[in-house]
Amino acid sequence: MSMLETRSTPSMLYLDGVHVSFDGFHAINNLSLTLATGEMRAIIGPNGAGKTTMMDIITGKTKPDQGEVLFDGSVDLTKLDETQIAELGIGRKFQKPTVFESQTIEDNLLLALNVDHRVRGTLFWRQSKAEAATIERVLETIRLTDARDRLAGSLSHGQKQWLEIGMLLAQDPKLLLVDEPVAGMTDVETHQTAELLKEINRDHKTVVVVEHDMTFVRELGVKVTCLHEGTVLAEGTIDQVSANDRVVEVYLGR
Ligand SMILES: Nc1ncnc2c1ncn2[C@@H]1O[C@H](COP(=O)(O)OP(=O)(O)OP(=O)(O)O)[C@@H](O)[C@H]1O
Repeated sequence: MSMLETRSTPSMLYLDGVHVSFDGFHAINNLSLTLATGEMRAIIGPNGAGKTTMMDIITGKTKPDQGEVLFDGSVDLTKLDETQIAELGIGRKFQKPTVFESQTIEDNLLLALNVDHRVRGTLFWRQSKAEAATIERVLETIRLTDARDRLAGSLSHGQKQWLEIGMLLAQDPKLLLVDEPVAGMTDVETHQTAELLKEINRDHKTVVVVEHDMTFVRELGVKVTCLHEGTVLAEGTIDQVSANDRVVEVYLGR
């Protein structure tokens, strides 16, 4: 593609022919994947399939050797660093929750909104109406309104995961990448997390969820992509993907 041409697609995320090797090992091998704006997609696949590396490529942590990675129609993510990509509106939640345990839930959300800690609590600081409204909305979404004054360290594992999702929501991202959100959760928390993500998706966010828990993936009720050896092995509904002989062989039948 010449410098003068600009690619434009109607999708929120567009990966085409992406390759990444680590010392000659092809972790991502001709990966192509498209997510429509407002879509939620579940990504499954065996250990080492390239799921984390794919997220690293989208967030700019890893640069592909080859291929196109476009965001929001036309932004070439391969040309940007991690901070620039985050500022574009791509939020990532890692598997382990990293909330500020000695701060309250509300303060964790304020920190995510980038309200300066030194100014907050002084006479000069007044929470703006917009900030207050965002905090209320996020607290409600993550089901922690009644717990707003509790220290984050006192929350259950599941609630900490929701708080961290809330911290991303406070920044109003366009695309949310969520890595194994229900690992270590109780069945009830797992169910509530599916509901939570569906609600976030209904609120016009595009969401990518990497998860091994098939009950949870089924509950999300969205299109599923199975990765294997750095490429797409199968794509479709959970029933279609689960009935795929290759998916059973390399992943589900283990
Ligand atoms: N920085 C790196 N250096 C060398 N090899 C790497 C690096 N990062 C990932 N790999 C390798 O690339 C392959 C894909 O790894 P990746 O972590 O993306 O898989 P995954 O699908 O996320 O697996 P899991 O479900 O276990 O998290 C693996 O074989 C891994 O060992």
